[in-house]
Amino acid sequence: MPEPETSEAGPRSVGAPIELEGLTKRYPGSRQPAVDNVSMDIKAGETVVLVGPSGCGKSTTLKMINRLIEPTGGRIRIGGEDVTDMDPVKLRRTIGYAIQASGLFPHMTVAQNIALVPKMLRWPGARVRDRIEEMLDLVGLDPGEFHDRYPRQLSGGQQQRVGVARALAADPPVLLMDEPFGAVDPITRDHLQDELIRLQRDLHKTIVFVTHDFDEAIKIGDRIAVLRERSHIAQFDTPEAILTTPADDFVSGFVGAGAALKRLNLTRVGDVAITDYPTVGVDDPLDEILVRLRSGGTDEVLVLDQRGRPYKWLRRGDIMRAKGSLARAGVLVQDTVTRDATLRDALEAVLTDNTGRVAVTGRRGAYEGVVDVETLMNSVHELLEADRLEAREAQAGLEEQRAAQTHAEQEGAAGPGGEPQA
Ligand SMILES: Nc1ncnc2c1ncn2[C@@H]1O[C@H](COP(=O)(O)OP(=O)(O)OP(=O)(O)O)[C@@H](O)[C@H]1O
Repeated sequence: MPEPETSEAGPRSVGAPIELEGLTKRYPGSRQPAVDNVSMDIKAGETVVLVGPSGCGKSTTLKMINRLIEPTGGRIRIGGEDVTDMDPVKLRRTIGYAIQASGLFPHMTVAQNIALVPKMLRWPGARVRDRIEEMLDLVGLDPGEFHDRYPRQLSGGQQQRVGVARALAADPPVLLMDEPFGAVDPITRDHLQDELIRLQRDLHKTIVFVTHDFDEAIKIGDRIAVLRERSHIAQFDTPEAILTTPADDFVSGFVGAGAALKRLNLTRVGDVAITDYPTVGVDDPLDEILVRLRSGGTDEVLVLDQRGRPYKWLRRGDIMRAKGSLARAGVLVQDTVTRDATLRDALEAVLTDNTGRVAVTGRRGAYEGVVDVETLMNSVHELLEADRLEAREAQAGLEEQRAAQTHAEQEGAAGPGGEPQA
């Protein structure tokens, strides 16, 4: 298994393949195994999501990979090396692990939590200090602000970010995530998912992610393993394949209704047209803002705060109504999306903000452009049209098959000597 880097300027460790072979867990006193003979090949650098109903064995399967739960049968190989009998404590230092409600130590600061595994691996002090800054920056938290805070002084979403920073701190090739975003509100969850997708594009770790939320699985997974009871694999494929050709009724049931709309989860904001929109700064003089409003070709501008983040939508009439006070004028921006957000997130944000568009942000929430509702609706139409076409083709194929069968039956019925056959 690739070791986490130990040299001062060594290359970043990228993902390692994981092979599960006949992995089984039988809890003491249980008649049935919780996980029964699971075999799975996970490629280096891919994100595999384990999804399935409650109690089907997702967490047990995941925790056997870092041996938080000892398998009762089968083998685990990481990076080609059999780790089934390796010292589990050593093993866990090479595997990142993030869980629901972040799992941070409450009596340690953010920095101490992140430094935990690098210190156990005896990284030099200066390197640990640099790494803390780097990790906080990576997960979008300002090091100056968050370094010395305690977990209780953070919001749920910020705690989750620190949880991910801690899991990645020792640069492990493999990251296991057990419902990491289960305990935060839906908008924060969307943003954390986007962050993970962005991180993974840079880091190429091998990620195994457990969730019972199929929409989350579609959004995050390169491949999804839909599990039924005792972790039996019902289907292990790309999100597209699972949505368009579910293997059986169990998988269709899990995909649920509205498969076409769920495909909105597969298209990213970055894949559609992001356009410029007139902006002003919150500290700009009022007369300049008025000039901008008149010359912008639109009667609305987006006000950015001091850090360049979307703050308010402002119409010309708003300033008049607020008697020239910028502080009172306009409508606060409720929701924004990043380029990694899905079209579904974007549609939700448009509906929340009710302005007909949503602001797109980059690192640390800075404004990058907008996506408008027409662009989103065109994409929805295209997706639905593609689905209809696919359904028509499948129907035509089916009819052709039936016609050929009927024809063959008629030919056969005539029999070789013209006699009807039994
Ligand atoms: N320590 C344990 N002792 C005995 N049985 C257990 C233990 N942990 C889990 N189980 C059982 O093993 C099965 C699988 O549990 P597991 O937590 O892996 O499921 P899961 O798919 O992750 O569920 P959920 O989505 O509800 O978290 C369940 O039937 C559960 O009751």
